[in-house]
Amino acid sequence: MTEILRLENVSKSFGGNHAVNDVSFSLEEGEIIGLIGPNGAGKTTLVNLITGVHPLTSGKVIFAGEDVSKQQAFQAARRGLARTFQIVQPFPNMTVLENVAAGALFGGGTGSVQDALESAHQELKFVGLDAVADTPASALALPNRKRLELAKSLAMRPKFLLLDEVNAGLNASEIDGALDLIRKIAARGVTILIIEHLMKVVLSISQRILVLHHGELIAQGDPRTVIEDPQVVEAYLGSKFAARVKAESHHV
Ligand SMILES: Nc1ncnc2c1ncn2[C@@H]1O[C@H](COP(=O)(O)OP(=O)(O)OP(=O)(O)O)[C@@H](O)[C@H]1O
Repeated sequence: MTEILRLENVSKSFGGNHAVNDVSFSLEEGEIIGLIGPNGAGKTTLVNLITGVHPLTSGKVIFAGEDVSKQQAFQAARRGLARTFQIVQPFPNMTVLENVAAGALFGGGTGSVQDALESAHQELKFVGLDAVADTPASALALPNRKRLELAKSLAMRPKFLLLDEVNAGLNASEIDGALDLIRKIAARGVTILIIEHLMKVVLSISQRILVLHHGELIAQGDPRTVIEDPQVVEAYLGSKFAARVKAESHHV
């Protein structure tokens, strides 16, 4: 296995608030990792640090062997670090195809507009949206807007994809469809870090889970071990919930 991302003692303070505090971990190529923690634990801040949205207060981010601690967001995208946002915001007046092509151009993975359109076509097929390629993005319902968001990220040819609550607002069968798609993306060799509040979903998709609490990484490891960790139960799950999830997870 090849290491793709390493965080070394990463911290971020906003004034006196330690949003992320001395976090270190390492991720392997092609892994699916769940990032969980209570509201305000620092999950989104951590993603913002990895993708160059916020400067680090201290520590190091190493991506594909390169120190990227001082990168800006556009440089992260060009290096193959892509992300989706909690709130999906396509360009409403552009077609579905044009939205994805814009992603390809932003990511810098393609040279010409023609190449970007070609790559957009491929990704729309991959996510199952080729039939609506010429539809204005504003006409899509939420599940398809989320697929569009994934196609846009994929058109940037990411090595690493950060998914921020891609399942929020979806029903059970739509979530199943989204998870199948996420597994297909990982099978392409893309490493995926997924922020997700639904425990059943995290447990069914993640090979490994990282748990943040008050900005600190309090546990990491395989899902079954992590949900039984007393610190995680105390901080996040509550003992009744942990027992229920444990019972249910044998059927996932
Ligand atoms: N731009 C900012 N300026 C000041 N404080 C911030 C900023 N962004 C985040 N914080 C603070 O950092 C802490 C961590 O917030 P963050 O949004 O990263 O948590 P989270 O785990 O993603 O929460 P949620 O699950 O609610 O999205 C919170 O105390 C938050 O108020």
